[in-house]
Order: sequence, then C-alpha cells, then structure tokens
Amino acid sequence: MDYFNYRDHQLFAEDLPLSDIANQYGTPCYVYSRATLERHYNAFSDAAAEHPHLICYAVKANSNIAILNVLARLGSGFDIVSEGELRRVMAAGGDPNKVVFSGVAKTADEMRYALQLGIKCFNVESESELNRLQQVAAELKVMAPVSIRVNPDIDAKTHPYISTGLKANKFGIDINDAERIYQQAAAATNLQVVGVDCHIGSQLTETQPFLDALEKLLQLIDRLQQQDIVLHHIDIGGGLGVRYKDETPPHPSEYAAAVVKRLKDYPHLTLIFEPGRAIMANAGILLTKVEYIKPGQEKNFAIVDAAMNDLIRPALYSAWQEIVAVETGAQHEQQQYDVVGPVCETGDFLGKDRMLAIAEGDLLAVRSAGAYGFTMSSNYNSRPRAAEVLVDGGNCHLIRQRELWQDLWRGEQTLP
Ligand SMILES: Cc1ncc(COP(=O)(O)O)c(C=O)c1O
Ligand SMILES: N[C@@H](CCCC[NH3+])C(=O)O
Repeated sequence: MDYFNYRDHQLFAEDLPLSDIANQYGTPCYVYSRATLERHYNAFSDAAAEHPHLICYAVKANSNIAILNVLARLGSGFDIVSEGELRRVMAAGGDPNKVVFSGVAKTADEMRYALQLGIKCFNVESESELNRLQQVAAELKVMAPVSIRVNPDIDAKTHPYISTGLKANKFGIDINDAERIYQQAAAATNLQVVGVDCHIGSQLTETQPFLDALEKLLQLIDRLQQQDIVLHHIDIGGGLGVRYKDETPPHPSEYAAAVVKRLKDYPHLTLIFEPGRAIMANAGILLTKVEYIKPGQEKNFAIVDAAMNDLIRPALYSAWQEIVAVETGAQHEQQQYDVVGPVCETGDFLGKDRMLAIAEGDLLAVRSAGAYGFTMSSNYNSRPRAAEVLVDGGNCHLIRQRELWQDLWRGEQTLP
C-alpha cells in the first residue's frame, strides 16, 4: 500500500496527478511521497515502542536533504558511510549524536570530522580501522565511541551483490575474532566500547536470517559481559526487503516486533535499526516520458527519456520494477514492450517484456524507485541528472532541480 494510486484513470502521488508534476518539472523526474515515507518510519518506531530504540535511516538509500530533514523531524538518526553523507545529515538539520558511521574504508579525515561533531558511534569493520581510530582520537584528545561490526556468517538469501554477512564478503569482523578485538578496544586509551553491530545484506524477504544474526550477537554480548565489557546498544543493521513484484517480505512492524520480543531479557540494550529501502523504496517513483515507439520483428521497444544513468538497478542486478502508464483512459492497443532508455548500452533497460497500452508522448511511472534510484544515478552519456520532487498532500516541492548543462562540466578545464 502506498500513496501512488489511480483516480479516474490518472495516477496520482498523494493528491496530485503525476501528469501535472511532469508538466511543471519535466521528465525524467523522481517523485516522492512524504506520507508514505513517514508511514514506513512510524511502522518501525511504533512496533519498537516498548523497547528503547533508535532508527538510523541508511542515508545511501536516498540522501536528498529534504528527505533527511523529514526523517530528522520524526526523530530519526542516520546510518552513514562517508563524510559526504554526514555533511548531508548536518545540512538537513540532523542530530550528529544520533549518527552511526559504517563503511569499510573510513579515512583519518572522515574520523576527525565525525569525532569533532560527536557522532553516536563508529561501526568499526577491521582491526586496522580500530587502530587508526584510536590514533585519531588520541590526537584530538577525545574518546571515540566504538561498536564492532561483526560478520556473523549468515546467508541472507538475497542477490549475491547485496549479501554482506557471509565470511566471503568484505564487511565486518569475523564473529570468531570479535572478542579479541573488543578486549583490544576496551584496553585502548581513547576508545569507548558502546555497542555491537551487524548488517547481513539487503532486500531480505524473511525474518529468520535476522533472528539468526541477532542470536549470534546476543551470545557475543553475553560472553563479553562475563569479561566486564558491557555494551549499551545492539544494532542489527538494515536490510528489510520490500515488494517490487511478488516478494512477500515481513511488514516492518512484524519484523521490528519479532526483534523486540527477542530482546525482552535485555532491557538495558538500546536497539538500533538501519533501514534504508524499507523506508524509501515504495515512497518514490521515477516519472518518464515515452519518446518513441519502435516496433520490431522480435521485440517492440518503448524508448523513454529515463535511462540506466537515472535508475541503474535493472541493468546492475537485473532488478524488476513495475512500470505503469500514468494515464490509462485512452484506448491504445496493448502490446509487449522492452522499456529502454537513450543510453548507448544494450544493458540500458528499465523493464523487459512489459504489457503496456501506450503511445508516443505518454508518461510512465517506474514504481518502487525511491531507494537506490537517484543516489545511484550518474551523468553517463552526459545526461543531466533528473529533478526530484517531494509531494506532501496537495503540495509539491522541488527538492532538487534538474541539472543544468553547465553542471555537466563543472570543475573541468580546457588546457591553457
Ligand atoms: C551498513 C548498512 N546499513 C544499512 C544498510 C541499508 O540497507 P537496506 O536499504 O537494505 O535497509 C546498508 C545497505 O545495505 C548497509 O550497508
Ligand atoms: N543498491 C542496492 C542495495 C545495496 C545496499 C547497500 N548496502 C539496491 O539497489 O538494491
């Protein structure tokens, strides 16, 4: 259920027809629904209400500062993976004290910036990173809050490119080494052990792998407690999947409730979630226009003005996202199309073998595009990046203007 629904054969975003948005802002254009993202956030926080918790929205899913600001107003914290993301959180009015810093390659400069702001904790992913953090914190004469991101070696049963909790993945510290690293952290002069963290993958459609990872983390917490290393929070990462086609992931409230239930004997442990996709994917669509219809012997192509540079998920993961006509009133013949973009790559498609009743000039909406859509977009083929708008009831706000031609070569120079 979302706020992108048809009224009289016209697809709306909340109370606005998408065709009006296309007229005003042009295409391709990302359109987000404030009510949808707020509802998703609240589903997590309501279900976890009885346990101390913090939702740290994963900024990488959609990092527009208007989106971050909406979440910050709800009390959200943020999971970041770079100084750029942290700077966005600050620009959006986020609270640095609710920021957790993940990522396998934090630089000394990034650590310095985050320490000066006073973030909640560093999710440390290797022994070398721990040593570097100690050194940087010592230089600044501060204590760095540390949580070890453990790799629990659990199969998230998702696409291999987005599975992160297996021994073969680059993420986190092997759970079997974790105790030793915690002892090292506890003994360090400028590190303060505050928590434990894991993130086993993205687009998970079952609760069980999360509960299996949680179990391993709790066992580790118990072992650490026996060594007088007491943790204040447990961060179980993000990764909850959404319905793109016919997947049946648990609802955020069901998932959060299952986790909270398991933590009832750990009332002192604050529970942290790092959801990205579950909050944003179905809160956004990519609006695009059919430029040409190109019939063929083997395939019909609907060539649209959005491309893999705008939305790379189909090209990168063979991801399936629903594509629908924005207006369904006209009596065009229904045909099977590959919906493709203008980029010079055979892999440039948004969807294959889709039944659509459309004509040139019609608008299409690619659904479930609010997460890992704009943030993974590029300027390939010198295509300015799309506009982004946020719909709030009957109002529409331009939250990122379409890039201008001169943005394409900003910072470049010809030889003297
Ligand atoms: C450390 C970390 N936390 C949270 C997320 C958010 O994941 P998702 O969008 O699947 O909820 C990711 C990305 O997978 C991540 O790498
Ligand atoms: N970008 C991926 C998910 C990767 C998650 C990042 N840790 C996607 O679109 O599905």
